[in-house]
Amino acid sequence: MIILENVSKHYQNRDKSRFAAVAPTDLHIRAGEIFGLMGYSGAGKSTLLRLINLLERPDTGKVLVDKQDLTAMNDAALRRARQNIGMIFQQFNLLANRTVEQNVAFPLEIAGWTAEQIRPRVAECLEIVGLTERAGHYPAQLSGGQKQRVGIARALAPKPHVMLADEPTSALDPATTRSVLGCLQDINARFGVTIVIVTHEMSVIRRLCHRTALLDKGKLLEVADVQNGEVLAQSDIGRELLRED
Ligand SMILES: Nc1ncnc2c1ncn2[C@@H]1O[C@H](COP(=O)(O)OP(=O)(O)OP(=O)(O)O)[C@@H](O)[C@H]1O
Repeated sequence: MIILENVSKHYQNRDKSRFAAVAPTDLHIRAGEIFGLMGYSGAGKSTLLRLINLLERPDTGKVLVDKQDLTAMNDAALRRARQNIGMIFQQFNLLANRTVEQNVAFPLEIAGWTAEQIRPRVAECLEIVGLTERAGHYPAQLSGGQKQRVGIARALAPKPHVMLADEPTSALDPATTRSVLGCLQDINARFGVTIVIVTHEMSVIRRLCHRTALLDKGKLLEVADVQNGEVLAQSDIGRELLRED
């Protein structure tokens, strides 16, 4: 479903020297799996995630999603392809002056859906995340967990095959985290959406992910098949994370 071939991304240090936020990386994420990107702060997790939908353009390499080479597309084609890739953010990124249902409708308006198409799809997505009763509320009237559910409903609305989640539960307490992870799990199981999730918490990997990669200093150190009982133990950082867990 997602193939990264030799992708890398460099930024400048203050002294203008360049460093690799993501060193040349190959990664293959299968259709229907929940895949974790794990590592300490600054490891390059968010950058790697944002390379998947080309929010960051790679300096080298190719990004294929659903057999389409995003790196070869012009802007218009890329905008269309991105409708197949939902994104969920740590700080929710909701529009404050729009109600819950208007937030969920937003990507559909951008994609050119008609009002008749939008209404039932928004209702369906709010039902999936359990927020039907809050449709007319504004983000400021919601708890953190409810805000993230709106973020999930918004990402799901255009019926994407892939959802990218950047630390979606880092701003939430443990009980709310469990319920938001349950919501993502439900969406994966019911609709087969491939989910890539960035986290620095081993508990999120354990609860949610089928497989996970471990990154450090821009390098992919190892991949573990969590679903089949594998743990991150091939690298020093992996063993350190396990000890801390
Ligand atoms: N736009 C940017 N310009 C310059 N440097 C950046 C930019 N984005 C990220 N970086 C740097 O690239 C490195 C990797 O950052 P990234 O956010 O991908 O890591 P991360 O593993 O997601 O960490 P965190 O959990 O702290 O978000 C860091 O050193 C960061 O400071």
